[in-house]
Amino acid sequence: MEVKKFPIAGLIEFVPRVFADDRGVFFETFSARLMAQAGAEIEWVQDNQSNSKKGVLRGLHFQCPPHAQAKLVRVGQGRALDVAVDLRPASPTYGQHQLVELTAASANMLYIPAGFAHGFMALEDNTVFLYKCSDYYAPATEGGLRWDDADLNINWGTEVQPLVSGKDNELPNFRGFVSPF
Ligand SMILES: Cc1cn([C@H]2C[C@H](O)[C@@H](COP(=O)(O)OP(=O)(O)O[C@H]3O[C@@H](C)C(=O)[C@@H](O)[C@H]3O)O2)c(=O)[nH]c1=O
Repeated sequence: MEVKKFPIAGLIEFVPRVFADDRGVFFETFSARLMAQAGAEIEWVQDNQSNSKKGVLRGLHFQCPPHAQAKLVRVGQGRALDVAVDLRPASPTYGQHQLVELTAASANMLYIPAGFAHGFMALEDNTVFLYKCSDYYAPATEGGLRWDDADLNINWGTEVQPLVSGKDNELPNFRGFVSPF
C-alpha cells in the first residue's frame, strides 16, 4: 500500500496494491495497522455508501463537535472528484482545500481527519462512494458550506451545473463562517 501526504497536514491518500489474476482482482481496502503507522489511528464506527449519477455533487459537509467525524473515503465503482476543506482554525492551511480523484480502477482512498468539510462530484454514472466514519450520524450537529463558494474557489472542472440536493443548495458561504472545530 502506497501512502501519500499533501500540503494540508493530516490528509493521507492510500493506494493499495491491486493483485490481478484470471479471476479478477484483489486488494486490501483497510488496514488499522497501516493507518496507525501513517499517523491515523482511528476507531471507525459507521460505514456509508451512496450511489450517484454522473454530475451529482454532494457537499460540502461536516459534523460539529462533539460528533465531528474523520472519514476514510473511496470509490467502489466509477470515479469521483473528492474535496477536503481545512476548517481547523489553528491550521496554517485553514480555508484551503485538496482535490483528489478517486477511482474504482486505482482503488485509492483518502483519509480526512475531523475538522474538514468534505464533498465530492460523481464523474461517471453509477458511481458508488464508500466511506468509514469515526462517529455516528448526528443530524442535529450537521454543518456545511456551499460547494461553489467564491472564496473557497474549488475547481470542480465542469461547465455543466452539477446536480445538488435542496439541502446543499441552502448551505452558507465561507465568508463570515465561524469554525466549530
Ligand atoms: C449522512 C447520513 C445520512 N443519512 C440519511 C439522511 C437523509 O435522509 C439521507 C441522505 O442524506 P444526505 O443528503 O445528508 O446524504 P449525502 O449528501 O450523501 O451526505 C454525505 O455527503 C458526503 C459528502 C459526506 O461527507 C457525508 O458525511 C455525508 O454528509 O440519508 C443517514 O441515515 N445516515 C447518515 O450517516
